[in-house]
Amino acid sequence: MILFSVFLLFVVIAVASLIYIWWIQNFSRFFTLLRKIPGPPGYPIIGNLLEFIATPEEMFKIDRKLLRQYYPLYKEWTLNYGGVNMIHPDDVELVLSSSKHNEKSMVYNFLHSWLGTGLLTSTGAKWQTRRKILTPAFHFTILQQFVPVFNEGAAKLVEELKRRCDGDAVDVVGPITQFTLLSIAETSMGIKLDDSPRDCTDYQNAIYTFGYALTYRMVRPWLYNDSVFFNLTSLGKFTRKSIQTLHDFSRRVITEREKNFTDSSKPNKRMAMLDLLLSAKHNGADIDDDGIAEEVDTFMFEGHDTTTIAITYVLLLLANHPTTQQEIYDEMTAVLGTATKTPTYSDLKELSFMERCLKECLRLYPSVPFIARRLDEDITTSSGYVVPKNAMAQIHIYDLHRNPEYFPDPEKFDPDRFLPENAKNRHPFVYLPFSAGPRNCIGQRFAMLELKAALCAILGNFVLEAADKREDIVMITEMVLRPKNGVRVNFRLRK
Ligand code: HEM
Repeated sequence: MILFSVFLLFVVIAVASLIYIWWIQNFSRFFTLLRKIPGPPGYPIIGNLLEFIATPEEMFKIDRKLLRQYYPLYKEWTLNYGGVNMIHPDDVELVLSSSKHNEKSMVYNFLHSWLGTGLLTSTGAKWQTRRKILTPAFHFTILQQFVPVFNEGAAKLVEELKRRCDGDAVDVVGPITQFTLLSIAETSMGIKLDDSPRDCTDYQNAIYTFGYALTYRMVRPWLYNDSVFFNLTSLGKFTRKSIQTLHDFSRRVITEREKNFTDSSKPNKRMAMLDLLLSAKHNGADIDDDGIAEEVDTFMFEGHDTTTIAITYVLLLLANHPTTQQEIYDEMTAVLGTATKTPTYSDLKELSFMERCLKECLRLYPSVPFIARRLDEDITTSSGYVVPKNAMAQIHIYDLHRNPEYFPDPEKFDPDRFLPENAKNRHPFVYLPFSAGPRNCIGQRFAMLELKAALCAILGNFVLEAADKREDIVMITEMVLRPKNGVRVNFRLRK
């Protein structure tokens, strides 16, 4: 009898919810405005859901197809959620340049079980306070001190590649992940991780599981809520285990640093990220242990997965463009004296051709291919559509960077696009590997230095030869532009 009553209650709630959704889809202002925007038509109640239920690899292709078909904008919706996908720089500017649309869209809610509401996912006053506390950790005087750490890590990376370069081509993702993880831990967290590949591999695999689950849930609304259905599924159980691995890792980092931390903060002394947070806590700022933990999780992730992806595609491109590779090597020889010399901060700043190549790599393969906001007020797009308040605005950086109007022959790898004379009149919102506006990437200068230091060490020691061609790489929809099967490169020792 009780079971029957519960079942009946469940049916009543489900029917009432469906009627409510049907009503808002047909009569609310939100959906009336959204309906006018072009896009795949969808079905009542479920909207475009069926279109997107696919493997991460297929999802990546579907997005590209729809963005081409409906350029410059298309809508998508399901149940009571709806939003637009945009790739025109004028529309992107409307969203990113305004501090009004600072809140991330609901897709980022899936990150909360891992990252809490750290800098990437937080909003409002909390985000503002945290950004203010953390900005000094990326001042150039701090970044300067990181260069020897990057160099030391890059030298270890070279040793690892030397061990492997006699045999088959190397999938670069593993060794690079180890380099970026050790680098973020030592620079921003102030701890030297034991450089056992096992630890890094566990952390990396936990992120892959989490990333897969996030993509899977994005298109399955019945799995949106953590505590109701998702946790009961086997993927939910795996994901919880992965989160535990990720949290164990970051808690170890904090404990380790706290052991050696003495708050010597003087008014103008600059500190690296974790010390800044510990000092803020000791001095009574609005941050506690949980707050510190969510920032450590955020920076461990953002500070290594993005740069791993960037270096991975840089190696792919240079292996496939031997002439450009040689030109970078020549520039290194000119700036450093000999290409094997360890670079200083000012050497890295001087490597302007290398920088143009890195920018072009980040155009073709932006580590973060897509970002999203919740609109805080209506916007009118460049094509004249009104996108209503509360809609999700999904910005596809990957496709923005391939707009032939701004980047002719967009698939061509051409570092000269970033010569000052070629870049100076370009739309300010068409090249956004680090996003733009108030919520741009706090770590962008850190990232460029790390990329350059890694490249100096690698090109100083090896000639890269293509094992994978660009067209062999299978990309998937995920938090970052992850290559499904890695990226293989042949490393030949320089004579
Ligand atoms: C090539 C490397 C990198 C790329 C392409 C990149 C890209 C981005 C992008 C596109 C965003 C905006 C995300 C959004 O709006 O949802 C972002 C935000 C962020 N990035 Fe990076 N990033 C890189 C490296 C780093 C590094 C090295 C760190 C830390 C050391 C870092 C920390 C962050 C943080 C904390 C945010 C959130 C900022 C905020 O909302 O205030 N990133 N990054």
